[in-house]
Amino acid sequence: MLTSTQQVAVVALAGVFVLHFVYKRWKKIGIDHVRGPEPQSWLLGNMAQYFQAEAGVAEAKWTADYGGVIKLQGAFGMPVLLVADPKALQSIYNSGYKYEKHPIRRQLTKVMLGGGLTIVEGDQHRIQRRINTPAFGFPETRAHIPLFIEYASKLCQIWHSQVGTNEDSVVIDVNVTISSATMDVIGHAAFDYEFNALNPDGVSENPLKRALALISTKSFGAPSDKTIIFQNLLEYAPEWLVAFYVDYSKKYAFGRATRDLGIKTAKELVEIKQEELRLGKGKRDIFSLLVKANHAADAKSRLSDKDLHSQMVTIIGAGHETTATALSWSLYELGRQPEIQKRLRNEVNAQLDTIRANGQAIFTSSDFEQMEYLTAFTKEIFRFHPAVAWGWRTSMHDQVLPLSKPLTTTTGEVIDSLPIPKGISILTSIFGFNRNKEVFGQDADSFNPDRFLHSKIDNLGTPVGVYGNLMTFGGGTRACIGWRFAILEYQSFLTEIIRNFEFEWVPETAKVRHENVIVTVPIVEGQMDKGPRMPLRVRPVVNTEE
Ligand code: HEM
Repeated sequence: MLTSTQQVAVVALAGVFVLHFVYKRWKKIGIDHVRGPEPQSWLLGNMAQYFQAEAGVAEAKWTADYGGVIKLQGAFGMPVLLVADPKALQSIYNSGYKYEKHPIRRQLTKVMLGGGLTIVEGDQHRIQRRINTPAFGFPETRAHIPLFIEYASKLCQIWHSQVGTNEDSVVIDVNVTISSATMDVIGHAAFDYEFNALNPDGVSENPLKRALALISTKSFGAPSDKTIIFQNLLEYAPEWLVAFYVDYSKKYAFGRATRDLGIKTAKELVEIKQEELRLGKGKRDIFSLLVKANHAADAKSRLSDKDLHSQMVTIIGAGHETTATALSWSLYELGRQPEIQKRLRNEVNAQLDTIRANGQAIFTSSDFEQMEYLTAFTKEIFRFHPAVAWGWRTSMHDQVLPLSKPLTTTTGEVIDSLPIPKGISILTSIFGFNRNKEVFGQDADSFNPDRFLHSKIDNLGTPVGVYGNLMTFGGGTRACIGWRFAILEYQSFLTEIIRNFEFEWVPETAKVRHENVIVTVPIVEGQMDKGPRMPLRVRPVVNTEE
């Protein structure tokens, strides 16, 4: 039985659906001549094939069959464009606000984060971005390296104690400890505050950490056919109705509770920080820098307290699970390919010997840059295992998409640009771009860091992203503001971990999937309820000199 809220939503949606259908017919706009896979049914279109599969699997087949721009069908025959073509992506991401985040994606993200930079559009985004930017520059981010290394070292101590003193190995869910450590890092880097998420047992007792660990799988994991149909129906609805749905639907109750806990935590931390700043104790943490930039902005551009709270929840939410996921996939790859593991460890140990001989205690950003194999491995991990697999945009005007490679239409015509109508739904395929054979080579479907050693991939083709010519951090006006933070934190953790431990697959490791939730997290097949996990055999490296 539908609740009264659902009944109101269904009646309103049905009305909007009819009006929308009539309007489309009248305007006669569409992308019917673009080729794409057969829909599973009129009700589901191709959406279950896309969202219920492991991330990247559907588009790997579709891009091979149809090229970089593919017509999919949403529920009820609605056209959806899947875009992996470099020039088309560049045009979408670099065109300011001509393509906005899709209203459904915006509202779903809001369930997790409340508001903040990832949600806003146009002038509001421009203002928020300007105020956030000084906290994420290179010098500011580089200054966090000692903090990253401190927490990487705490994480290693926990694993050492789990393994014991007998140089034995144990099977550890490495993801759970790593994501607690990156949560603690973000507490310090953002607020100079200790979340105490890292726990000697590996499992965090911090309530916000526990909730955040499950939010993606509980709220967005493996959508049922019913959820897909209902969400697609919302495509026909005005955004206020979408907001109403995510604000009241039982499906997102856990997400809303987590967001509320995040906002409560952010409010408390913001109050503490503001008091410290009044007393002149401001530091170099992200919040202090943000408040400084906010004060310097003219009165009408300043962020309200509410905006500041949402922004800090955004930074906590966007800034820790993503990096933890990249680290977990790294240990997965190292466990799968022992020769890569050895090569990376040798380079890290050699660099450590060099810096110690020079009287330096810990790595700096230029030490990371000097390690060629570490740099190549980092790029390959971010290429092959992007923590976000797709974006969702909508065109705000009729547009023309330029194409890197001509496209053959259903009528046999070959086109090198594609006119698209206002209001079309676009899935931007980060996964599809990162596996593009023309950019990354014919072996783009395999994991091979060497590709970044021997060629100039970073400068090849149409540049889209901000790092290594990858789409992993998005691009253009809305590229990830924390990408430098993510890379330096990632390399600080990886170098500390690899010189302390060896990794090996266990049978469960082979069952880990890229789960297609709002971020792409590692899930052991059939164990969605346990949240992101990465089981690996962990053994201390023998003869690590201290
Ligand atoms: C592996 C690490 C990370 C990955 C793969 C990643 C990926 C992304 C992507 C793809 C976007 C663009 C989304 C879109 O265009 O729809 C984005 C935006 C964003 N990211 Fe990250 N991110 C990572 C780490 C971080 C960190 C460490 C922070 C902060 C400390 C952060 C904060 C943000 C924010 C605030 C935005 C919104 C930017 C805007 O709309 O202007 N991210 N991220």
